[in-house]
Amino acid sequence: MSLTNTQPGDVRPDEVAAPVPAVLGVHGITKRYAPGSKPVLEDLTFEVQAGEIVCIVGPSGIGKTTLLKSIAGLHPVTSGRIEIDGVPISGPPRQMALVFQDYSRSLMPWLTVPKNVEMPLRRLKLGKKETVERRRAALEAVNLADADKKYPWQLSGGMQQRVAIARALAYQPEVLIMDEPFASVDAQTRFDLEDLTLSIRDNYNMTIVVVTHDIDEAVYLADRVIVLGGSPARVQTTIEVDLPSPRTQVTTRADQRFTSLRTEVLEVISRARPGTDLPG
Ligand SMILES: Nc1ncnc2c1ncn2[C@@H]1O[C@H](COP(=O)(O)OP(=O)(O)OP(=O)(O)O)[C@@H](O)[C@H]1O
Repeated sequence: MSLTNTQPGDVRPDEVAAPVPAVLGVHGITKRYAPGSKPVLEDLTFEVQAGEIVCIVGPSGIGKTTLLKSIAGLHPVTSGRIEIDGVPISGPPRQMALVFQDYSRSLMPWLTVPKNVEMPLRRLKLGKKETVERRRAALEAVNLADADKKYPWQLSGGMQQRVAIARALAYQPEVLIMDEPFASVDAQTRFDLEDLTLSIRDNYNMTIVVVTHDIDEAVYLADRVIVLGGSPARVQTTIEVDLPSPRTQVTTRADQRFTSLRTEVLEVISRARPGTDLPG
């Protein structure tokens, strides 16, 4: 005999689906570089859902790179935890790939473009056929299918950064982390690479976290902009970017809402310098 008075169609408690964890969860992290020193980050919390692009902005020196390095497992946090798919990380997570600003230092000059793209695949111990296929598809995705005999130093800066992006793509990460990825290229190339980033998210449903100093870039790329502020740094504000998709450099940047969002982000950043915690 049932003790509960359930009706047909009722959902029993044991049938309620468990909530799906965020792809990336940053839970109350604090980071000190030396024991007893003032923390750079304190009690910092946010989540990123599958297929989201989140841009992280904040005043210079606030701790953006420190946060990305923590997420990438490149250094341990002092307290709190970082999770991928609900599982705490304890080093560089397998599901993650990184793209840094300085492509000239991240690409190996003595390796051809295809060999550079293949490099991180060694960690996955794939067969030759899959390695070649992933490399081919990644180079095609960044429009460098015909660069297969070239070395990085024979390419322009924008092309080299596309090789770095192809290398990350070939790895097929769940989460792509980008630290000031387009800061060293000219304005037109920057626009092209921003559009490439949007197409990667759309085509691969990849979760992407970008640190940028460029407020317009943050608004153009992001579903959400997270503004860090204060000292130690915390999340000051999260701004939802409700611009329509697909976005294009001409129409999106001309949209009145784009202008208001960039003004909103700028205002928060100018109030978020170290030592100026915002109320609420
Ligand atoms: N390895 C380290 N050891 C000690 N302190 C560090 C280290 N790396 C960064 N810091 C300090 O942490 C603080 C935040 O630096 P971080 O590079 O994360 O800021 P940022 O927001 O990325 O800066 P920027 O916008 O100028 O690139 C700075 O005060 C910096 O001096």
